[in-house]
Amino acid sequence: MVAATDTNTSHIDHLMDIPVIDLSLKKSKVAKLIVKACEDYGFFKVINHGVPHNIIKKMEDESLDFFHKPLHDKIRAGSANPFGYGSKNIGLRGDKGELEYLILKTNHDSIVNTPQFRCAVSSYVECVRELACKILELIAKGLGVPRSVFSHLLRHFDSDSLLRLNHYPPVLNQTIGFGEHSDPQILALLRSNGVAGLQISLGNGNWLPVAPDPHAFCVNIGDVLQAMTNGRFVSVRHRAMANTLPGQSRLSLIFFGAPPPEVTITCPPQLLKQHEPRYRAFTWAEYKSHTYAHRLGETRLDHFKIA
Ligand SMILES: C=C1C[C@]23C[C@@]1(O)CC[C@H]2[C@@]12CC[C@H](O)[C@@](C)(C(=O)O1)[C@H]2[C@@H]3C(=O)O
Ligand SMILES: O=C(O)CCC(=O)C(=O)O
Ligand SMILES: [Fe+2]
Repeated sequence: MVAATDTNTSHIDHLMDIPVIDLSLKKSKVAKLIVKACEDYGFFKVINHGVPHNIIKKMEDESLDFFHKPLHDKIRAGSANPFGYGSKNIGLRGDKGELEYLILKTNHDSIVNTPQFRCAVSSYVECVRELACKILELIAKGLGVPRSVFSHLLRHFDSDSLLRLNHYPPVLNQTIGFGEHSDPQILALLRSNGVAGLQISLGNGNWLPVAPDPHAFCVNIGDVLQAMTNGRFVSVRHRAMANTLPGQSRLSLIFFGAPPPEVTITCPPQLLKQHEPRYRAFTWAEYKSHTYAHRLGETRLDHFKIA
């Protein structure tokens, strides 16, 4: 397992890339493959995911148009605390990166200013939310828990899911573009253009580069799903290297599936059986305020561990 603190990862050091799962295969087979990938890697790619190419293309084109605007237009989206435009500063605790980004709410009118961009965002969000729910329902099937135990949190009208657009313009020196961290939410679905950058921590100081694949979504487990599976799945630390390809930008679009603020996060009883719970119950609002009070690289879930 690729745990944040797990050093026994030698069995995947030789791995060339994360598992690729074909969602068009038989449901029961896919459910097993996804659960295995979540247990062993915490990261996997999905292909034949059903998100229409034109919706992805429109979203990508509108995102690049946004980032290519003059700064005075981009800052009209507001500064990223937590929704809006940011450049080189990540969060509010002094973290720096070699990127600019836009963080958007998904269940309210987004702050983007043109009708075309707004339309691209809402179609894209609708499709990736549905894909995230489908994956969560396959996970539930593979784990033998009620089908909507995870997905209902994303379908809820008050779900706190986010869409993040990261733009990495070319820089001269090889450096870190977005520092090491785990994602706090339930599940993240990342799609990037053909430029490399994403890397997964193997927990022993080594990093596994994820090959960019514009036809796939890269899926990773967030801290909340680690807590809801009582640590059976691990929210793996990852980072993005800065982009050094001259004349090319790296664009990543990430949907973070999150619960509504007031929902209490606990592990379904079927997953506890004879095991003691490893995390105390918490609301997403509580977890989120703990997250935003800390720096990017901190291991936030440890604070909720039962001693
Ligand atoms: C430094 C920070 C940025 C972040 C909020 C935080 O205080 C710690 C977690 C960071 C993170 C990582 C995953 C997502 O990109 C993100 C939107 C999130 O939910 O948690 C970012 C936050 C951010 O950039 O605002
Ligand atoms: O841009 C990327 O490839 C990864 C960024 C990331 O992990 C994040 O925004 O949480
Ligand atoms: Fe991330």
